[in-house]
Amino acid sequence: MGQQLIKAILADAECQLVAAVTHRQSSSLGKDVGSLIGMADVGLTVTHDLTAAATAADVLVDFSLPQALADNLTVARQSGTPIVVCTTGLNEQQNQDLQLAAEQTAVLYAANTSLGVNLLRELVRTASKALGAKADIEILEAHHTAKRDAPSGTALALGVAAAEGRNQVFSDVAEYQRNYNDQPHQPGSIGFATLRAGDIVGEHTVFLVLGGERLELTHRVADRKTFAEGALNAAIWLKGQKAGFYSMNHVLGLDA
Ligand SMILES: NC(=O)C1=CN([C@@H]2O[C@H](COP(=O)(O)OP(=O)(O)OC[C@H]3O[C@@H](n4cnc5c(N)ncnc54)[C@H](OP(=O)(O)O)[C@@H]3O)[C@@H](O)[C@H]2O)C=CC1
Ligand SMILES: O=C(O)C1=N[C@H](C(=O)O)C[C@H](O)C1
Repeated sequence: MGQQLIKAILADAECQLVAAVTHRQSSSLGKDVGSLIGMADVGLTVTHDLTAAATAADVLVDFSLPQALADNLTVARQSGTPIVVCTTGLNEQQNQDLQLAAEQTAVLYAANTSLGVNLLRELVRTASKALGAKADIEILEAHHTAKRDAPSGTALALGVAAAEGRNQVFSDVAEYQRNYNDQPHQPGSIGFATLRAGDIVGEHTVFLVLGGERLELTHRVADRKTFAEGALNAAIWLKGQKAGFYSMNHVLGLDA
């Protein structure tokens, strides 16, 4: 995604790429960012100096690993630079860290920056509310084999929307394992299933199943540039915002 984001920024007349940051052991360190995306040199090399990047930038965008989040947020807080966090697979502590950082700077968290998924979340909330306890809800997600976290951050966000729709506490009803052999389906649970295969970019289906009929709400992404362009829109929106916690709903003008 770092490469996709570089491409999106270089192609956007409104934005300027002022730094590209990675970890200290990265093979990309010292390389010109142009070379990372198969272009001519653009005169900007990859660094691990996050503080310098935060000082130079109006907005930081994080597509990395959960273990990088704490440092990224610390630097964003210290510099007051707004940060768009797109990394998934966050644990409870890391989710709390986002909220804490939002007390000092503008933090936008998006498990999925595409327009469609953020609309889908609203549709799922509406459908879940309308169908209530009558529907069994299951969420299926499919991604490429390099993905490290499961279920995807998007699947979890869709699960939260489904739970909210029928006034449930998500953690009480989420079911991640379906490998038991002596247990009936728990009514009201929200189940997750994961596929990892080839180069699937990102697909999510929410099944709302009633006796005799079912509703399937599906979103598919065909190109990862969709995520990069969404993240860039979020960064443009977040620039200059006051400290606080934001989501793609703010960017897209959906119900926040
Ligand atoms: N919100 C959204 O719309 C989307 C979110 N994602 C999420 O974004 C994250 C990244 O995805 P993806 O690019 O596919 O994953 P990759 O595993 O391909 O890339 C992770 C990158 O993070 C870099 N990295 C590792 N440690 C650090 C660090 N401390 N500081 C900065 N960079 C670091 C690595 O750099 P190096 O290559 O130099 O080793 C690597 O390139 C995942 O959590 C994924 O789920 C993905 C797509 C869309
Ligand atoms: O790792 C990915 O590729 C993606 N991750 C995000 C997630 O976990 O939901 C978003 C998108 O589906 C692609």
